[in-house]
Amino acid sequence: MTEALQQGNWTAKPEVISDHVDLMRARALQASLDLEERAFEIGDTLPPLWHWLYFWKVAPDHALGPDGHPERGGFLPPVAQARRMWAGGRLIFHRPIPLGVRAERRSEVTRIEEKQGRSGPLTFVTATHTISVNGIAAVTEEQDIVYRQPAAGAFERPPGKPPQAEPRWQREFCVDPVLLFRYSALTFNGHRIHYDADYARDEEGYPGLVVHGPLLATLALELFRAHNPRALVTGYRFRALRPIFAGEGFTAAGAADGGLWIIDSEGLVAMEAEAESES
Ligand SMILES: CC(C)(COP(=O)(O)OP(=O)(O)OC[C@H]1O[C@@H](n2cnc3c(N)ncnc32)[C@H](O)[C@@H]1OP(=O)(O)O)[C@@H](O)C(=O)NCCC(=O)NCCSC(=O)C[C@](C)(O)C(=O)O
Repeated sequence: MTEALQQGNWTAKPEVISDHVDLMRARALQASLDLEERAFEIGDTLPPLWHWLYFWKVAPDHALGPDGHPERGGFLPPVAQARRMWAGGRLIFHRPIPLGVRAERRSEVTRIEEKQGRSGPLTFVTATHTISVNGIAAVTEEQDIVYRQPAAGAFERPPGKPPQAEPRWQREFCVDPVLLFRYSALTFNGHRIHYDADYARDEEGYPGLVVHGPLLATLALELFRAHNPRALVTGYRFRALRPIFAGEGFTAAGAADGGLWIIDSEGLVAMEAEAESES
C-alpha cells in the first residue's frame, strides 16, 4: 500500500463523487461551442474531455476561498501561493461513457512539486482521477494545477515559440465573456479570473478575463474529432504555456499525427496537446 501524500498537517484523502451523466449538460456545451452536429440523445457516447461537465464539487458558499475555488487545505493541499492556474493533464480513455448513466469519480492528490519558473516560484499539484461506470474504469486522468505568487508589476506573457510542425487543419476563435460564463457554469467552476474582470485585473494582475485551460483543451480536441470523425480517441495530453484572455483571437490547429496547438494572436503556442487514437 502506498503512503498518502502529506504537506505539514495536511494529508491527501481520496474523494469520491457520484453523478448522473445527464443529457442537458452535454447538449448545453454542444450549443455553447456551436457544434454543428445533431443534438445528443440518451445512449450517445459522451465526447472525450466532456466528463469535465460532471462530478461537480459543490462546496458551500462559506467554504470558498478568495479566488472562488473551495478553500485549500481540504481535498487540495494548503499551498501558500495565491494564484491558481490549470497547467495541463494526461488522460487515458479506456471505454466510452454513454449519456444517461450514473458514474463515479474517485480522486486523490498524488504529487506536489516545487519548481523555480522564469516568473517566480511555482507549486505544481497533481490530482489523479478515475471515472468508472458500474465499477469499470472509463477514464483515468492526471490533472496538473499550478500555484504562483501574487502578481508584481505589469503583466508579462511567458516567452513562447511557434508550433514545431506545419498544421494541417485550423479553426479561429475569439472567446467572449458569455462563453466563459457558460463554461464556468457548466463545470460549476467559481474561479473569479474567468468572470470577474475587476478581480482578474486588480487581484491577479491579468489584463482581462482568463480563458479556461480545460475549454482550450476541449476546443483543440474538438478540432481533431471534426477532422477524424471515425477515430476513437484513446489518450490525450496537454500543457498550457501562455494564457489567453477574453476578446483575443486565437487559432486551434492540428497536424495529421495528432499534434494539436492553441496558437495565440502573436503566433505563439498557448497550449500544446497530443491526441492518441485508433481508427
Ligand atoms: C504555468 C506558467 C505560469 C509557468 O510559467 P514560467 O515561465 O514561470 O515557468 P517556466 O520557466 O516556463 O517553467 C518552469 C518549470 O515549470 C514547468 N512547466 C511550465 N509550464 C508547465 C505546464 N503548463 N505544465 C507542467 N509543467 C510546466 C517547466 O517544464 C519547468 O519545469 P522544469 O524546471 O522541471 O524544467 C506559464 O506556463 C503559464 O502562464 N501557462 C498558462 C497557464 C494557463 O493559461 N492556464 C489556463 C487558464 S487558468 C484556468 O483555466 C484555471 C481553472 C480552470 O479555473 C482552474 O483553476 O482549475
